[in-house]
Amino acid sequence: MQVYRYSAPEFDPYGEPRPVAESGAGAWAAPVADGPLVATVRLPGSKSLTNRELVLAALADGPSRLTAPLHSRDTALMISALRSLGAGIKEIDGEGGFGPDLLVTPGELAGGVSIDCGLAGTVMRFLPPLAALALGPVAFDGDESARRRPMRTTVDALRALGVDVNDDGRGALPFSLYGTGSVRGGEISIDASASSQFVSGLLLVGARFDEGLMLRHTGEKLPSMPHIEMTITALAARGVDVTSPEPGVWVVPPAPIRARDVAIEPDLSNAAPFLVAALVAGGTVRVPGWPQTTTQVGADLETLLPLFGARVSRDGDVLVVDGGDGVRGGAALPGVDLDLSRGGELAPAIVALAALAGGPSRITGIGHLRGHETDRLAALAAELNGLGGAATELEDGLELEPRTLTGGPWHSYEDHRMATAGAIVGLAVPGIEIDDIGTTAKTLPQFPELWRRMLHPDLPAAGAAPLPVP
Ligand SMILES: O=C(O)C1=C[C@@H](OP(=O)(O)O)[C@@H](O)[C@H](O)C1
Ligand SMILES: C=C(OP(=O)(O)O)C(=O)O
Repeated sequence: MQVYRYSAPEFDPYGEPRPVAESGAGAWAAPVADGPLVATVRLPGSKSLTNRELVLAALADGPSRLTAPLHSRDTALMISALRSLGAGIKEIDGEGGFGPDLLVTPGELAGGVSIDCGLAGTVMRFLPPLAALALGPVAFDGDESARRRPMRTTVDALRALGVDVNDDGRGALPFSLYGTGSVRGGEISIDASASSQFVSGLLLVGARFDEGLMLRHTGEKLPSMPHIEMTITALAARGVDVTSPEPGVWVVPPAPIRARDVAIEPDLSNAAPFLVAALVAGGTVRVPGWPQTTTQVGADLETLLPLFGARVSRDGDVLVVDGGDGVRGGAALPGVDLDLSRGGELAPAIVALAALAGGPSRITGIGHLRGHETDRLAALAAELNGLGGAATELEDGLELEPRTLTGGPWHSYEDHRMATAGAIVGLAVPGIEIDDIGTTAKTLPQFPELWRRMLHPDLPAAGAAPLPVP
């Protein structure tokens, strides 16, 4: 077991956005929509729900079955990390065509392991507090781009909880901690303005601290509130009642986390590019399995897409988005003025759509996207402007002026949602070449095939996408 000691280069927490590869050989030619869509797109499970339930199941008081979980790079990384820490995770028969169910059997947590976080925010922010409950050292690292994602809040929180953390002071991966098998817990303050995942990671594990946890957020803003609600709801379903005596303060009582079988909802944020496609290509896109009620922020698409002129309805458990003529059919979509702080992960798809609208748009509340898989504000502006667009970065968002875009390379920056944003633009703009469509495997390995089938429902399926290997 190697405990990291290193000297780090000069650190810029967000760094320059870095395209992965030059377009050309190996690039994916984004298909253009050649008519209005009549598509039904069934989507695999939610990343956020799957990775929360994996963590909670590994900490629970008995085995839990996860039905219809997501199988993607982010969940594969979570599974191998939890296994290495001592949880038993078995694949068992599943229905639905997106891979097996998972049977999670908690085990004694033991250190002496290195955890690969890949580029998964949920792995790098949820597992360090859990690893502090293990006995022995646990090292964390990830992709090169992961080393640019903000982690200082996790490191500081662990130290405030009395955990011994060894890092190089950059507030980023890699770092290691030394678990003593228990954490006393109690009251701590953190600044979670860079990511809600700092809050979720501590809440998920707090019930297993000896004294529970009282967590206070001290920063001025807190993005992605629905994801924190998702954490609290998942805990409540397992018998842990988190209270919030005032905004930005949460109290987690020390309590057993109950074993529970849980069905994972489809990923509603991954529905975004497909639903947006109805407004670009025109026609109708239907997503079955849309939950009646949910904590997923993707549910906001029901109110966001009508701002661009879509008609959204429900047909039983199917969400139906009718995009009318769409951009390809000559519709001039209205621009929007939106605060997307609740749902930053929807922003790349919404920005791609706004870039095709007939009026100017302003999308704000998303400064924290600079610490996502890449600096998404810089990356979106660079890629759109490279095609002749007029996108201007704001401190916490983007401004877009309507322009006619022309085809060309689109870089994905190792970011699944940058890749899918490029596919959206490519529906209306011939000649978009995406350098690394494979990066969609982070949360949706089936993306290229589902996109193709959305456009050509009559063509035979190309075969199941292979399950990801981290
Ligand atoms: O807890 C979660 O599952 C997530 C929280 C959000 O993170 P941020 O608050 O960092 O945006 C979201 O963007 C991310 O995709 C998933
Ligand atoms: C920000 C995202 O991912 P992560 O969970 O890695 O933070 C995302 O999926 O948009």
